[in-house]
Amino acid sequence: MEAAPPPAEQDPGAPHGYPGELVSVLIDQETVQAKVRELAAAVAADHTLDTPPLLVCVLKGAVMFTTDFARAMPIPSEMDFMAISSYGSATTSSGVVRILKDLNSDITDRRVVIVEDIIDSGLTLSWLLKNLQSRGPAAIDVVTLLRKPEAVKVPLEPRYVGFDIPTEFVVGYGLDYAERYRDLPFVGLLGAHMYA
Ligand SMILES: O=P(O)(O)OC[C@H]1O[C@H](OP(=O)(O)OP(=O)(O)O)[C@H](O)[C@@H]1O
Ligand SMILES: Nc1nc2[nH]cnc2c(=O)[nH]1
Repeated sequence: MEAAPPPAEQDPGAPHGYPGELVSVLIDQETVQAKVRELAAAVAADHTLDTPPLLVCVLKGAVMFTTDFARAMPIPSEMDFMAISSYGSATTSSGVVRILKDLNSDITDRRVVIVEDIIDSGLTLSWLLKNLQSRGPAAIDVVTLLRKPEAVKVPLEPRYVGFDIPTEFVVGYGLDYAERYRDLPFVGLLGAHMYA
């Protein structure tokens, strides 16, 4: 018999329509938003008004972070989107990165800032950096909200990192499990019973 879900007042998923599915909040909404503002200020400080960065949002996971980040930046930015996938509905990377949607813009001579939600194995970002570098940008920096330092399999030095987190599968604030939970405003941990 399945364990009863926690009482609603202690259940972080319940107010968002996911009762009994999440066990805990790893990074709450306020802490996420404070970090987004801090990262936006740091990136803006490294750019000038006459060279607005092109934010490359890595769909789908980085969508919440990118839109909050752009709005928190005290300088203008432009935005483009690339959809790549290496996880499908699994919790570990397949290592095979597929482009599902390419950029609309030509990034030749542009200052590009890749906006990522998470660096886990690092395989996605490592592939993306090589791919974008070959297009002749003036510079490429990376801002990631989350990083799992103990899970990284390839050497990467993202310039701006929000939080280093343990090697656990997280959901929320853009991050999904089988396309669910992206809409949560915090980063949390799923109950073990939710994994198929
Ligand atoms: O460092 P890695 O181990 O490569 O993992 C990081 C990538 O995994 C997630 O994308 P995913 O492939 O799940 O696609 P999604 O963003 O559309 O959910 C996440 O958004 C990162 O892009
Ligand atoms: N949802 C989710 N997607 C990921 N992609 C790489 N790592 C993770 C993770 O911890 N959670």
